[in-house]
Amino acid sequence: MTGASFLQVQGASRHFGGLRAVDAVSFDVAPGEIVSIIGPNGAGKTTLFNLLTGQLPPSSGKILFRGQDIGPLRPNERARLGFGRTFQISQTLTSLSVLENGMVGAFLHHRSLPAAAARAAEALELVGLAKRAGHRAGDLTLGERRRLEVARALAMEPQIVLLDEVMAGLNQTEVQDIIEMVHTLNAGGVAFLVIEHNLKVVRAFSRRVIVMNRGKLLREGSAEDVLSDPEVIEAYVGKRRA
Ligand SMILES: Nc1ncnc2c1ncn2[C@@H]1O[C@H](COP(=O)(O)OP(=O)(O)OP(=O)(O)O)[C@@H](O)[C@H]1O
Repeated sequence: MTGASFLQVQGASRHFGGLRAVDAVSFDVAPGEIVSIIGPNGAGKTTLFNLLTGQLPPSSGKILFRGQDIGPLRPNERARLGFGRTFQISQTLTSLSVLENGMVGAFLHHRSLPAAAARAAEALELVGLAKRAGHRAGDLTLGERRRLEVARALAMEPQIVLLDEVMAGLNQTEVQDIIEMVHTLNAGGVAFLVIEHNLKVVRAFSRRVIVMNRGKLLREGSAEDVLSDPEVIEAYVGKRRA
């Protein structure tokens, strides 16, 4: 399989009334790649994720996964194909145990309780939360909760995981831990598409960066080139300072 035939976004657009939240965005992701998406608030990053995972239908454009047009597929069908994601606003089920939260993901492919529990336990092990399996999810620290969200996505046995600002509010040690965790998972073959505001994290994460601004793809290239581009600095850093 060529890189281009893993995930292909072709002219994807989503309009809300007159607002072009995502405006004719095209890019490819190769198998096993980590690609970061940056851009100022309101650039359209989360809306793009919603188009990829099927939470929102596109106004126009196509998304192909392994050559298949996934436009007609609902979110659970896309998850079955291999899309996992975390959300900007935590989706942790706080009254359930850590293991049970993982099982919510595992039920996608496993019907029986023991099989789902076993898959969830594996996912918790991968994110370093195995020791917390029996705890109430509501008792986890913010950093642990973020790991749990990744574990729930992993329990769905994804080929690509979409991380939406997974570092927000974490301290430096927790950020470092999650960077290491993502690299370990990536070495195991999982691709990542990452919305991230922290440019140090972007540099640590990925060779390739996509910059969005006002719904459009402003730049795409190596982290080194993109993050030193004056137009990107103006659009991204300038606005965030403002
Ligand atoms: N359901 C919706 N209805 C109307 N407008 C929406 C909806 N969802 C998003 N928008 C608008 O679309 C634009 C893009 O929003 P989006 O959340 O995708 O940006 P973002 O780049 O993820 O921003 P942030 O970094 O703040 O999360 C914004 O102007 C937002 O207000």
